Amino acid sequence: MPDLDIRDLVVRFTGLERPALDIPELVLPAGAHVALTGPSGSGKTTFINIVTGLERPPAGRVAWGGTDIGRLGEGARDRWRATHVGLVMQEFHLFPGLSALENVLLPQRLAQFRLPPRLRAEAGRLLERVGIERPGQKIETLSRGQMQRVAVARALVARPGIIVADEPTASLDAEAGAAVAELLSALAGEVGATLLVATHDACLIAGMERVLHLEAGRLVPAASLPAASAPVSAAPAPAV
Ligand SMILES: Nc1ncnc2c1ncn2[C@@H]1O[C@H](COP(=O)(O)OP(=O)(O)OP(=O)(O)O)[C@@H](O)[C@H]1O
Repeated sequence: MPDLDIRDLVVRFTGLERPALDIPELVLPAGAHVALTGPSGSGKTTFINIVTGLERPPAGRVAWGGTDIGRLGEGARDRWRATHVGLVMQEFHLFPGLSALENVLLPQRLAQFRLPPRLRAEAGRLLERVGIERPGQKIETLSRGQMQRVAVARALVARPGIIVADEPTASLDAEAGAAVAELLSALAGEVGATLLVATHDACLIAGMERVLHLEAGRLVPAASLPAASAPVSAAPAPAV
């Protein structure tokens, strides 16, 4: 599993006076479970887009396990992401008309000429694991909590070493949110994947080993975190 090494990352957008992200140095060890917190507009989505290779870092180095993803061309970055990253977004991006099982397998079907039988077996196992009892059920007939759990299964089916979730519990009630939070941690732990979750959800934050807190694009120590959650190593120590 790859670790994450960021140096001198600066992201600017036209019309924005200060950088949307300014991270001189950050190291996340492989297998870490990390919450990404911060107020609206602090740069969480930008951070996720950069570390997953959805956007190219304009300056600095963003390397997973020695692969500087900023140096990959767009096609290579897409292939890298398909192999290494499982994404769970707030909007589930599931396809109506297809079953839960078909939704879990769809990205793999699109990426591979012939679907290996082990992937179908793994999709079935994961759906069972996330508590979806009828894998053949049409996706649009599932509850929101069930849909989010299908999205979790889809993100994990290819066994990525990096799992990234953007507000995965935001549109769920407390019970469904807690179930998704537990599943993400447990499933990432089972395969030793690095888990990075952008969230405002205190329950989800409490379950993470570390917290990265962004304020106006910079990493700062979070003020009121549970004692077990220390900000992750970011050197030099950023000013509060
Ligand atoms: N494509 C863009 N062009 C211009 N400004 C942008 C662009 N994308 C993001 N920004 C700005 O960059 C800053 C960081 O945005 P970002 O979406 O990363 O914040 P966030 O922490 O994810 O916010 P939220 O919690 O509201 O989703 C904001 O000021 C935003 O307006």
